Amino acid sequence: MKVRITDTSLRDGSHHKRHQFTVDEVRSIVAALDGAGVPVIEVTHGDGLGGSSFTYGFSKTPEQQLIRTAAETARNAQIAFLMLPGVGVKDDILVARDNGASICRIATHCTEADIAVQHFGLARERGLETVGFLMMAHSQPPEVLARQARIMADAGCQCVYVVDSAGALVLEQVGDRVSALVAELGTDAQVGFHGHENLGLAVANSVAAYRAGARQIDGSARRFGAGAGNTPTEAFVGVCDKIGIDTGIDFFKIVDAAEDVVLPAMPEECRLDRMALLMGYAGVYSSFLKHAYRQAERYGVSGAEILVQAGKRKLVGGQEDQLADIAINLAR
Ligand SMILES: C[C@H](O)CC(=O)C(=O)O
Ligand SMILES: [Mn+2]
Repeated sequence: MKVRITDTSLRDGSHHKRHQFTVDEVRSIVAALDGAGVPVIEVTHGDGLGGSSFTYGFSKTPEQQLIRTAAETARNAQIAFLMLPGVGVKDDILVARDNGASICRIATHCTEADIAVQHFGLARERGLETVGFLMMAHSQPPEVLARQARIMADAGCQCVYVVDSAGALVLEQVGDRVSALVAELGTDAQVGFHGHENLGLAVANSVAAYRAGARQIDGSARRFGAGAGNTPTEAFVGVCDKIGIDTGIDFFKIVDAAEDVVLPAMPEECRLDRMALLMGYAGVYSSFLKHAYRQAERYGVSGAEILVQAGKRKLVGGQEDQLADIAINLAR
C-alpha cells in the first residue's frame, strides 16, 4: 500500500525559525528533499500566505519568492502552499499558483470549515490540487470532524486532514478521527494526518492514521516544525519501509538530507522539553510556543504559565494576541 508524504519543514518549520528562511536555504532544502524522492514539499510563512505581519512575525524573504524558488528547484516534487482564509486572501492563491505551486492547502479551525468554501472553489477552478486542514482536531469528537470534512469535500477539497496542531492526540484518538472521516468521505476525498511531537507520539500517531485509512501524511525533516516539531519525515519513512508501506522516498537519502541540509538551517533542534510537553498535555496550539517565549520575556512571567492559561482559555490559531493579555494579567 502507498502513502503520499508532504514535507512541511519549509512551512511548519518557519514557526521554529521565526519565518527567517532565505532563498539559498529553500533552494538547498528543496533540492535535497526532491533528490530523496519526497513527492510534495510545502513552502509558505508558518501561518500561511499573508502571515507576515506584526501578529505572526515578519518573513525575512517574501514567501512568494520562496515558493518560486522552490518550484524552480524541484525536478519531480510538487510544491504546496498553506493558506488560512482571512490571514491570506484569494489573490494570494493565484499568485502562488503563478509562482509554480500546484497544491493549495487551506486550513481552518476544526469547527469552521465553512469559511474555506470559496477558496476551495477558486483553487479547483484554477486547476490546483486541494487539501483541507481541520486544525486543533483534538478539541472535537470524530463525528463533529466528519461533518466539517464533508463541508470541505463538498466545496472541492480532495483530501481532508486531521490536524493535531497541539500534538495532543494519542494513538486510538487519531485512528478514531481518521476512521470517521474515511467513513464520511468514501471515494469523495482522501484523508490525511498532520502530527506534532509534543507528547512524543508523532510517528506512532502517523502509523495509526495510516492504519485507519489516511493516505496522505505530513512530516518535517528533522522534526523542523512548531512546538516539539512534526513527525520526522526520515523516521516515518524508515518505519514505513519496515512495515511495508510504500512512500517512494529513499530512506538513506532522506536521512542524509535531514542531517546534512535541513539541520544546518535550523536555529536549534526542536526540543521535547517542558514547554512542548505542556502544550501536548493541555492541548495548546504548537505555533504559540515562540509567542509565549516572547511575551514571557517581555512581561517577566513564566512562559509555561502562559501556555497553561492558553489551554484553559481554549485559545485557537489567530488568538495569538491573547497571549500578551495572559502575560499582562500574570505580571499583575
Ligand atoms: C497555521 C498552522 O501552523 C497550521 C498547522 O501546521 C497546524 O495547525 O498544526
Ligand atoms: Mn503544524
